[in-house]
Amino acid sequence: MLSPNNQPHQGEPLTFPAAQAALLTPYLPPPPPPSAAAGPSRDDEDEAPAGSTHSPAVHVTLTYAHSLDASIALAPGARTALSGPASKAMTHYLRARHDAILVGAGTAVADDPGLNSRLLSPRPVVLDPRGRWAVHEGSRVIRTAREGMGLAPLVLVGHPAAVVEERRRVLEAVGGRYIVLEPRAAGGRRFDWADVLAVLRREGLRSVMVEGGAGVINSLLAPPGNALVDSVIVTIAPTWLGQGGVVVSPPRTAAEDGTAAPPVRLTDVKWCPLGEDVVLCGRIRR
Ligand SMILES: NC(=O)C1=CN([C@@H]2O[C@H](COP(=O)(O)OP(=O)(O)OC[C@H]3O[C@@H](n4cnc5c(N)ncnc54)[C@H](O)[C@@H]3O)[C@@H](O)[C@H]2O)C=CC1
Ligand SMILES: Nc1nc(O)c(N)c(N[C@@H]2O[C@H](COP(=O)(O)O)[C@@H](O)[C@H]2O)n1
Repeated sequence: MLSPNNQPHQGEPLTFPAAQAALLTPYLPPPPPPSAAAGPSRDDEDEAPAGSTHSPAVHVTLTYAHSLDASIALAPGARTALSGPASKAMTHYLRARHDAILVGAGTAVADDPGLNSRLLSPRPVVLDPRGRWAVHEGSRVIRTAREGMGLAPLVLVGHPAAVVEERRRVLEAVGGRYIVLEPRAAGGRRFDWADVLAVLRREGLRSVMVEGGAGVINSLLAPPGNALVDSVIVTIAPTWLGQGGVVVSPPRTAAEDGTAAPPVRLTDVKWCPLGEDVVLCGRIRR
């Protein structure tokens, strides 16, 4: 049984073989120093982790599971299990190897996820520019934090008016909070990814695992966000979810002169079978 950084296990034991973990290592941020067990400090030196290609120094891993037809869920709002037991264990291992885990409001609303790890839990971060996520006492991420099985979320909203007082109280009672960030992208509807990473860095978070859903993934894979991605780890499940699924397919973009930009492609690619799934690791070709 593997525990990153030899931290105590949370909840039921989890097995993820060291040999498989070693295959992922080149795509992951460096392990936190043992002193990071109590959570990342907010006044760390701003030094770039090895392999980081951007500043501020936040390692970005994009990771999710999809079907053979690139769907991450059967339908909008439908929680859909794609990962088998082995790749689910990998997800918990990956979560434990990052300071933060990021999802969009659509996932928070649809899945009511725990966003913790049975190993060492990351800080959940929810992108919710318009305040769609009605977080409450019974939300899983809140219960998980209250029970000491995970960390409380940071929720990034686009305007102070998106903060509902009762939700703020619920978040803050477990140590989470709202952070207002100006949505400077997509005509004021989305955050600029560099701004999101700057917020994380200010919070002392040096690595983030971006988990989904499709809105978040497609926005991050489009330029200029994709320049900030350090590595991509995708679980491919041996199933077709069929038409009407929630699909990962970033928008086609054009260069300034109107010509089509080249498709986003991975390089430094490794394929690893994991149970009945296959895990694809790579870096975005620059
Ligand atoms: N199979 C998998 O690995 C995963 C599957 N999912 C599935 O994905 C589905 C949810 O996907 P979506 O509906 O697309 O929701 P989503 O989780 O991508 O959230 C979309 C929302 O996130 C916010 N957002 C996204 N990018 C943003 C940006 N750059 N700046 C500011 N806000 C931004 C916006 O409010 C947007 O409406 C669910 O059914 C869930 O089960 C979610 C995560 C992983
Ligand atoms: N890796 C992976 N495989 C799947 O098959 C999935 N459906 C997901 N979904 C993501 O995990 C969240 C739910 O898990 P927790 O409750 O947080 O443990 C879900 O919200 C998606 O982000 N991931």
